[in-house]
Parts: sequence; C-alpha cells; structure tokens
Amino acid sequence: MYSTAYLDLPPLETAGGEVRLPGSKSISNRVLLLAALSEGTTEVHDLLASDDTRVMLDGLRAIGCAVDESGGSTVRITGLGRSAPRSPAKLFLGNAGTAMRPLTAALTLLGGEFELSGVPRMHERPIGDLVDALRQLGCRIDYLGNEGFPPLRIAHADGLPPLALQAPIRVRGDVSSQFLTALLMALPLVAQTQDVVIEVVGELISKPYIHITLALLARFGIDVRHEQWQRFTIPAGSRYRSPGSIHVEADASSASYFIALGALAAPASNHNGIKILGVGLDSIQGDIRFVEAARAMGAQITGGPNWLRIERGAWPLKAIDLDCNHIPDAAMTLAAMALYAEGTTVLRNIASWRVKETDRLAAMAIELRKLGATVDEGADFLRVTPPADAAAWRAASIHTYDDHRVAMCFSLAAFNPARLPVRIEDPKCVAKTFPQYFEALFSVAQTAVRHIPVLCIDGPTASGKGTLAAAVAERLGYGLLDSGVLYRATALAATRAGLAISPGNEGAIADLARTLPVRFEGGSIWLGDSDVSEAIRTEEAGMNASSVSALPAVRQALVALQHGFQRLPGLVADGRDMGTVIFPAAPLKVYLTASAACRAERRYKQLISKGISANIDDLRADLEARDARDQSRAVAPLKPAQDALVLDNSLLTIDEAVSQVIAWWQERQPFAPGAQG
Ligand SMILES: Nc1ncnc2c1ncn2[C@@H]1O[C@H](COP(=O)(O)OP(=O)(O)O)[C@@H](O)[C@H]1O
Ligand SMILES: Nc1ccn([C@@H]2O[C@H](COP(=O)(O)OP(=O)(O)O)[C@@H](O)[C@H]2O)c(=O)n1
Repeated sequence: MYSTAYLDLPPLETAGGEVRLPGSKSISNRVLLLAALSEGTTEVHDLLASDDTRVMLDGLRAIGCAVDESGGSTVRITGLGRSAPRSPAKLFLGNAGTAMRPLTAALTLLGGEFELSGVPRMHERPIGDLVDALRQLGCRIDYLGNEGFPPLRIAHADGLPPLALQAPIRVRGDVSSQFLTALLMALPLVAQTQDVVIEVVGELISKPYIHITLALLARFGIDVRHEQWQRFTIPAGSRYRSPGSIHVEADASSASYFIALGALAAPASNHNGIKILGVGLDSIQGDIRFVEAARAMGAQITGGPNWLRIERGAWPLKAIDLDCNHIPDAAMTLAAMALYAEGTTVLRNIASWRVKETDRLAAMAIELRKLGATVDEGADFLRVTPPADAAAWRAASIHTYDDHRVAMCFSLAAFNPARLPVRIEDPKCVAKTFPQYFEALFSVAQTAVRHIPVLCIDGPTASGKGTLAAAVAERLGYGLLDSGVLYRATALAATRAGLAISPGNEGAIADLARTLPVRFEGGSIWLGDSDVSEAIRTEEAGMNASSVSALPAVRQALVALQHGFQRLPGLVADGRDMGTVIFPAAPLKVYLTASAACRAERRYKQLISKGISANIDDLRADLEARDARDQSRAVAPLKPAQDALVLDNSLLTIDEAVSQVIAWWQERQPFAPGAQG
C-alpha cells in the first residue's frame, strides 16, 4: 500500500495482463458474521483484508469466536453454534457500517451485554430505524451518545427477553438497505419454532445488496422467501449451518476500474486485454451490471463464472446518457471513462452520491474540471465533456476526500493523451476496499521507460546518499536502487569464486556480474541462497567494491541490471554514476557531498553503533583513497553530472537534506503549487 502524502502517477500508455481482485467488502463481512453464527468451522477463502473486515474479525473474537488468520487470505472461523457469546464485551467497529448494523442485530438476539462504538464519523451514521425494529420485538438497546446513533449498549445481561415474533417486524427500507440485511441475518437465530416475517416500510432501495444477503443466507442453510421485495419470511426451523468452505467473490465495484482500464488503454502487445480473476458475469453483486454500461461506452467484455476479459472496442469511447441508480458505486468509474469519450456523457439519478464517504457529486465535478473537462453538476446528475484535445488537458493534483473511489477513478486519468502525470493525494484512502489498488494497477499498466521518473543521488562515500535516497523514495512511494550494493555483491561473488580483484580477472568478474543472482527481499540482500546483507557492508567489502567498480567490463555488465529498476511509479537511484551514465535523462540529479572529516565521523559512528570497532583516522584515510580511486578511474568517474544540483549536507540534518531534495523535485512537477493550470 502507498502510505505517502501523494502518489504521482506517470503518464500511462498501455494495459494488459491478469489481475486478481480482493474480495468484496459486502460479501466478506456478511460471510464472517454468518460463519460466526453457524455451527461448525468455516474456511473463508479470498477474504478481503481491509479496515472494515479487520474490525469485524476483532469483534467476532471479542464475543468468543475462534478466528484463525494464519492462512493468509483464508480465515477459519469456528462459529458460536448453540453456545452463548462471551459477555459483557465491548466492540470497536471503526467506520464499518457492514459490521455495526448486522452485529447490533445479531448480538441483540444472541443475548448478553454489549457496547458497540466506532470512529466519530460512525457516530454520525444513523442506526435508529434498526434499533426501533428490534425494540418492537421487546429488545433493550440504549443509546450511549445521541439518540438514533451509535455508540449503543445492548442490555440483555439477564438473557434474551421474551420476543414478540407473531406480528411482522417492520423496518424502513428507504434509508439504507443495511437495516434489512441486519435483520435478515439476525432473525434466523430466533426462528426455531415459528416463521418470522419482516415487512419493509417504504420502497426498498439498493435491492442488489439484499440479493447478496439472500444468496449468502442460502449458502448457510437459511432459505428466505420474499414477496416483491416488501415482505420477507424466514421459515420456522431455520438453523445456521456452515457450508464448510466458502469463496468470497472479488468486489464487482473494484472490478469497474479494471474494466474501464481495458476499455480505455491502448492494448499492450502480447496480451489479450485485461483479464480479471475472482468475479464473473454471474456475480451475485449488483455492480456487475457496470459491465453493461462499459459495453455501451465501447468496451468488449467476455467472461465466465469467475473471470472477465476486457478489450478495447470502440475508440474513442462513446458518450452515454444513463440512469445509474442500479450501480451507484461503480457509476463513478463511468465519470472517469467519460474523459475518453466523444461527446458529453450524462450520469443520472445519482443523488445518493451526495451522502457517501464524501459528497461524491461535488467531488467528481471539482476534480474532473481540474483535468480540463467541462462539467455540469446537478442535484442528481453529472454531465461530463472531456477536454477538447490533448492540449486542453491539465496536470492536476487530485484531492481524494478520504474516499477510496475518488482515488481509484482518477488514476484512470493517467492515460491522458497529453501524457501528463496525475497526482493522487492521500493514496492510502484506497485501503477501505482495495489496499493494493495501485500495485494492481502498476502490474497491468505499462508506459514508455522515458515517462518513469528517476531521481538520482550521487556522491562520495559516507556523504549520506543511502540514507537520503531511502527517505526520499519512501516520501514519494518510489522504488530504490542502491547501486553500490551491486558492486559490493559483485566483489563478494568474485572473492567467493576465488577470483582476485584485479584487471587480469576483469572478463571473468564481468561474466559473474552479468548474471549476478542478487535479490532484494524484505530488507535483506541475497546472493543466490546466501543472505549477504551483513557481509557486503564491511569496510573491506567496500574497498573491494571500489576496486571492482574500476573495471570497465564490470561496469558495463551491470548496466542492464540497473536499468531494470526503472519501474512504475518511479525510482530513486543512489550511487556514483546514476546521473552521469546510467540515467542521464533523469529529471533531477543531486550530487551529495560533505567534508571528509564529517564523512569519516559519520562512518565511524555508524560502525560503532553496529558494534564494529573502528579508528577514525584510518577511516578517513580509507575514504579519501576511495574518493581518489572513484574520481580518477577512466570509466564513469565520480563527478557531478553537468545538470546536477550540488548539496553539501555537512551542516544539515537528515530531515533538512530530505526536505531540500523533495522541494527540488516538486519544482520540477507540473502540478507543484503555483504551476497548476
Ligand atoms: N545529513 C546528515 N547528517 C548527519 N548524519 C548523516 C546525514 N546523512 C547521513 N548521515 C549518517 O551518515 C552515515 C552514512 O550515511 P550513508 O547513507 O550510509 O552514506 P552513503 O550511502 O553515502 O555511503 C549514516 O549513519 C547516516 O545516518
Ligand atoms: N554507481 C556506483 C555505486 C557504487 N560504486 C562503487 O561501489 C562502492 C560501494 O558503493 P556504496 O555506495 O555501497 O559505497 P558507500 O558510498 O557506502 O561507501 C563505492 O566505493 C564505489 O566505488 C560505483 O562505482 N558506482
């Protein structure tokens, strides 16, 4: 996940390949609760790992369910079956409506004393209609804050009171379908001896979500009958039974971004478009109908039970005029696709966008305009006309309003014909449903290497390059190339192969370097099967690296390996010749220096802190010798690139050096403050 303040997406050109999407949030949390209410153990495969499923899992543990998360995306839940939940218990449910509402209903009918709370925003999300329905039955629920909102207490310490189950239970269906879902999942607990009937008051909204609930209830042994979506009957004798194992469908709303991608990106050679794994045309999720809308805009979509394939069809895309009531979440993606359509796209009946994570209607209008689109925002519609031509596109910094869907939608703007980058602010907001969204995007999107930014940091030993490069890479969400490691590893490989590091062995060492089995894994550096993270860091290894790096054939042999690090979304490269030889076109080259005395002292402290004894005078002599060799070698000598900015950090803290480099980087971005069009 990218936890940076912003993520700059380079201009993207093509797309192709396979992507496996995370499990649906709606399905994940329903399945977890149903498994917890069932008898027996359920293996839940492909569970979404997200903030909202996390609070549900923690909640289930708190009430005494056995939850085994040791299997990665497969979680084993041993349900309560006939045993009572652990009580009293306090459950913190974050901002997860899919946990708060159903757990309130289920815990009420299980009996016991529970307190349910969440983040401040959760305490502004209504729950009164559900509580009213449960109180009709005779249940005791108290509001601990504002009437009608969490936090709340279920006060059944003395067990479940007698319930009034004869009359139909009435619940409003026109505010949120989650209240009905909550009752549908909880009432089977008390339907042992009689039918239990729920009557919906008002027109039921979001029927597709109720469809998901019913489909999953059936998997857990409960067959609910319904008449026109207004009257639901849970038959007498209902009892939850674990299906043993269940796969969570991938999220159909998340699929919309990749469906759009396949439709709007130029196809990558040697791929047949985008293949999405985990959700298919027969999905139980309402948002699968996004497929129809995408087809209307020109996408070619085929699919099977658990997969979809998307290829670009009509190009440019065709503008549409669509009532989006049936796909409220996925419809936002259509607004992003509209940027690539010929003509004006109108999305209608989307007033519900205003009461989601943010006012999505306003947010989409504001951000689309930043890109150069013409947008009319109505009370319940959006009319989007794309920028007239490539020159009319703007490089924008997209504000994301803590709304995962805004962030994901606007990533699609990186395919703009003007080849402008797009800045996504607060990219970690995607964690709500798709923590690895950008990683997934980069795994199927491609661009010309020249579009992938590289920031070079060269300089003499112990100037702080490695420290600075790592910090800058972290701030930008970019990859890191510590090129010194490659010379250190080559020297070590040569020594281990019994080759003296001398010009006589240049060819043999270069051969080793060309196929160097070096890997960076979880903070460690591997040479073949051996973890060499420590071995390459000794001063001797550094001197050997310096010697090996003076051999021209070795330097040449390592070029391709280094170029391979230039991957999406960008790279920070640290070394001696990053700016001069390896990445000469890099938009920012920093030449980092510090006085010899200062560098010797830093290296001294660094070694001592690692428990390695050192002598400061020897260190200084060594580093001066290394500087001299690096600067005087015939090939790629250490020197600032012509267009490098020199930074002497002798008197700077690490943070000050990082801030300076980030400031230089920002100055070069088209959407830096003041440079926004
Ligand atoms: N601006 C700075 N001020 C003080 N110490 C620094 C600064 N930059 C780096 N250091 C310290 O100097 C030591 C050497 O830095 P390192 O990044 O390993 O250098 P290089 O990669 O250039 O050889 C580290 O212990 C680091 O914490
Ligand atoms: N791009 C690079 C990186 C390192 N090197 C050499 O490899 C040695 C080890 O690199 P390093 O970056 O780990 O060294 P320090 O800066 O930590 O001393 C340096 O002394 C350089 O001689 C190089 O020649 N070119």
